[in-house]
Parts: sequence; C-alpha cells; structure tokens
Amino acid sequence: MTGAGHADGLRVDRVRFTRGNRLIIDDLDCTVPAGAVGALLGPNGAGKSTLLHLIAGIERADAGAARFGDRDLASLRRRDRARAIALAEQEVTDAPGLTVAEVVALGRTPHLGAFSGPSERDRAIVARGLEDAGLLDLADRDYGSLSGGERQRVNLARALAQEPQLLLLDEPTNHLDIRAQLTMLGLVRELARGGLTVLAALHDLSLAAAYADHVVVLAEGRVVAAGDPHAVLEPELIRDVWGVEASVIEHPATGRPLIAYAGIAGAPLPVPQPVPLPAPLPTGESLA
Ligand SMILES: Nc1ncnc2c1ncn2[C@@H]1O[C@H](COP(=O)(O)OP(=O)(O)OP(=O)(O)O)[C@@H](O)[C@H]1O
Repeated sequence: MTGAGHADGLRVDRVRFTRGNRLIIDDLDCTVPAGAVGALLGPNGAGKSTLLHLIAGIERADAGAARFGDRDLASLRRRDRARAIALAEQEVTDAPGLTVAEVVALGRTPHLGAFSGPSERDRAIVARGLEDAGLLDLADRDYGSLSGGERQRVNLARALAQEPQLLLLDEPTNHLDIRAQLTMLGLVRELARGGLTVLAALHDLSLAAAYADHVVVLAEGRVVAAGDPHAVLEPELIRDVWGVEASVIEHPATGRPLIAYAGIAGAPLPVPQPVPLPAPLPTGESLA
C-alpha cells in the first residue's frame, strides 16, 4: 500500500476550526509518518474527533491544510478521498436493516462503477475484512442487533473494505473486552507493517504506548506534545494534561511505557477496605 504520492504520510499544517465563535482547533500542526501507527490522545473535549473529521473531509477547516503525501486532502473529489481515507467511528448510522456483511460491503462503494455491481475481487475484500475482524460467524446477523463491541469490529471491517491508504479510528477499542482490544490493535499494527498509515484516537495511555509508533497529545485544540511514546508519556505531561498523578514504568515483558495511575492531582486513589462477607445461611434455609 505504500507508493508514490503518500510516502511522507499524514501532515496537518496550521489547521484552524471554529464552531460559532468557539475556537475548537487552534493552528494545529501534526504528522504521522507513512506506515506508522499514530495515537491521538487528550482529555474529553480536546478536539480529537473534530481533528479526525477535518482530516477525513467531514468538516472543513477555516484555515490550514491536511496533506497525505503530496495530496491536499480538501482538494480531492469525494470519491477519491473515500478511496484514500477511511474513518471508523463508533456508530454506523446509515445501516438500518442491513446485515453485518452488507454493512462491511458498504466500504466498497467508492470502488464500484456507477452501473456495475460488486466484482469477485470486491466480494473477496469484504470476506477478508469480515475474517480479519473476527466476524465470520456474525456475517448474516442484523447490524442493529449487535452488541457495542461487535459493532465496533464491524466498523473496522467496513473501513478496511475501503482499502484506504490512511485509516482514521475514533476510539476503536471502546466497548471491546481486553482480548478484543489487543486483537484489534494488533491487526492495526499488522496492517501498518503492510504500509497503511493509521491515526487512532485512544483514551488508554498504556495501550497507546504499547501499539503506537508515534503519539500526538491534544489539549484545548492544540498539540501539547508529539513524538515517540517513551519520550512523550512522562508523569509531568500526564499531570499537566489530564490532571492525574501517574508513574510511568517499563513494561517488564515489552519494555514499552506502562502508566500506573496514582489518583487525580490532589486526591490519591482510595485504598479499598476489606468488606466482611455475610454469614453463610444455615443448611436447609433459603433467602426466599
Ligand atoms: N456539534 C457540535 N456543536 C458544538 N460543539 C461541538 C460539537 N461537536 C463537538 N463540539 C465541541 O468541540 C470540542 C471538541 O470536541 P471533540 O468531540 O472533538 O473532542 P474529543 O477530544 O473527541 O472528546 P472526547 O474524548 O470526549 O470524545 C468540545 O468542546 C465539544 O463540546
């Protein structure tokens, strides 16, 4: 998936975005190298989803530009943009009454001809997306009947079916159990090894440090730090940005930063007290 045109990866230059008279994104610069996994971090309301929307072309910046390689993303035609960039959000809203396989197949839309149906190749890509996201057993289920975690995997599979060069993920691990979180981020890493460039908004700092090559930390619409997770995720930054006391230790197995929270600034974590268990009922008695 690497090649001419996007060898430099994603570059956001002085992007500014206001809603009404509120400045949401403030002259923001950031980059994600081609073939890297970038994690977009920051507190609630920092502007992560808005930035992903601006890059994906769902919102239009007041100033500045987002480029992928040598292409200004705002200047791409809608269809070309949809072939280059996929955004997986938490909810697919345009899927009433569709099965899982049909939702994933929507990802092929930018690649279909105006009057032609899906080709064998399109079907194979959808099948691979379903398999990669662990959805083969759910392919015929109504999307609306799925659990939050199952939907999250469908959203990823749909984005992968788009065969993007740049994959944007908005809180992709939300609703997922821990194994599913590791599986999803492992898949994303694997795809990046094949040349895909990824930017994922995440809240779990340790997971971000484990899977991302590059982190971008936002606060109030600005980048406050960016770079290698080891260099960026320091206790001082976590205190300043999130107002949380933390120790950053080295993961004993992987050597990646592991964030151990010690409480919000000024209020240490409570120490749980042992709770006496109720006495067992005498044999033969019941609660009824
Ligand atoms: N449709 C909207 N109308 C008005 N303000 C909005 C709208 N969408 C987002 N905002 C505001 O823009 C700011 C950035 O929101 P955004 O959703 O980008 O933050 P975020 O970092 O993704 O937050 P979270 O971690 O809570 O998902 C917030 O102050 C939010 O209230």
